[in-house]
Amino acid sequence: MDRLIDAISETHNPSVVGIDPTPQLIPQAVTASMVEDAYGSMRQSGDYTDLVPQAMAMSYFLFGQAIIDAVAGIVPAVKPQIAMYEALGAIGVSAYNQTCRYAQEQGLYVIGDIKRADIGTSAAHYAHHLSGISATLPIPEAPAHTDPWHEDAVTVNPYLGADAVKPFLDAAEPHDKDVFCLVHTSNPSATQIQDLQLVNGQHVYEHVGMLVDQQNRNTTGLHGYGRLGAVVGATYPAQGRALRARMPHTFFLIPGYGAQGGTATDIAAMADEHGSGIIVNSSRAIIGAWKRRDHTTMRNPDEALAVVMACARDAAIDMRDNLRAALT
Ligand SMILES: O=c1ccn([C@@H]2O[C@H](COP(=O)(O)O)[C@@H](O)[C@H]2O)c(=O)[nH]1
Repeated sequence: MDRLIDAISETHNPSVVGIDPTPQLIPQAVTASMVEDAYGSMRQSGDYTDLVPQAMAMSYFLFGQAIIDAVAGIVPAVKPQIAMYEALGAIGVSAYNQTCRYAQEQGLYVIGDIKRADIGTSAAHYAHHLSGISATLPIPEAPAHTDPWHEDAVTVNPYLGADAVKPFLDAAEPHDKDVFCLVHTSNPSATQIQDLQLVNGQHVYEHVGMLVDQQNRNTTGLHGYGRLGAVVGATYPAQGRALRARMPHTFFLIPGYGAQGGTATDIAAMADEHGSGIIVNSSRAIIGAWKRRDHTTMRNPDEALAVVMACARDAAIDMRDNLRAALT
């Protein structure tokens, strides 16, 4: 986590902007212009099968690029949500890759919210998100190693157990990347399974947290945290506080701030004694901030994206200032 923690120190900002584009969050002027472009490029062939995914994928990319330009220099990281892009098929995944790549080029740490894991052999292939792909070909121009994903970290689901997460850690280590494991999620039904009490009195989420922290104990970086982070929802402050006490070697990624109701006060108890050890995500409250303004100045795509950017920037600054105030 050292690279992420250094980036947080440089920006004095423990927050990450989530890039979760949906048709409702993209200004109409942007989508309409992308539909026109896609329609124009397909007119020759007369095959419009991919018109909607192509127009949406282009809109998502342009929108993500605008958000990244707006918040680069204010936040240390972004967290693109692959679900929105995968919904569009192959062209959507390509827009996801391009968005991650653009964010890295702007100096941002990229957390790919992919929530993967599977039995060993399948997990090993999902882990290429972190390791990239290597092939030695008898073609001198072909690079021996390529990273098609452009992510610095990914999220994983621990339900299958340690062997499903290990391939991600094995891939992360040599490439200096990180993994964030779901420990207590932010959604309303999170308690249904995660808060079940085990025979030893511990809750399921505490047991998962303990396994994650054990993994980190002997592999901490310069700032005292290991490569395996924990996802802990802002909407469950009591559980978050309990986890911080039991997980001194684990860095927390905290979603649920803003649109889901989590506040800076809820989060403060999840930080370590120096007010660090956490990064807080907000997606819709930042990328959709433009929807709270009047839209009379959004007559074309450029004007619309300028408003999106100004509003996202203001919202990111407000979030940074609220977190700073709560953590000092
Ligand atoms: O427990 C979890 C794990 C992941 N998420 C993801 O974070 C963002 C939150 O979006 P908001 O618009 O800020 O609510 C989204 O991508 C979720 O899939 C989470 O919310 N909770």
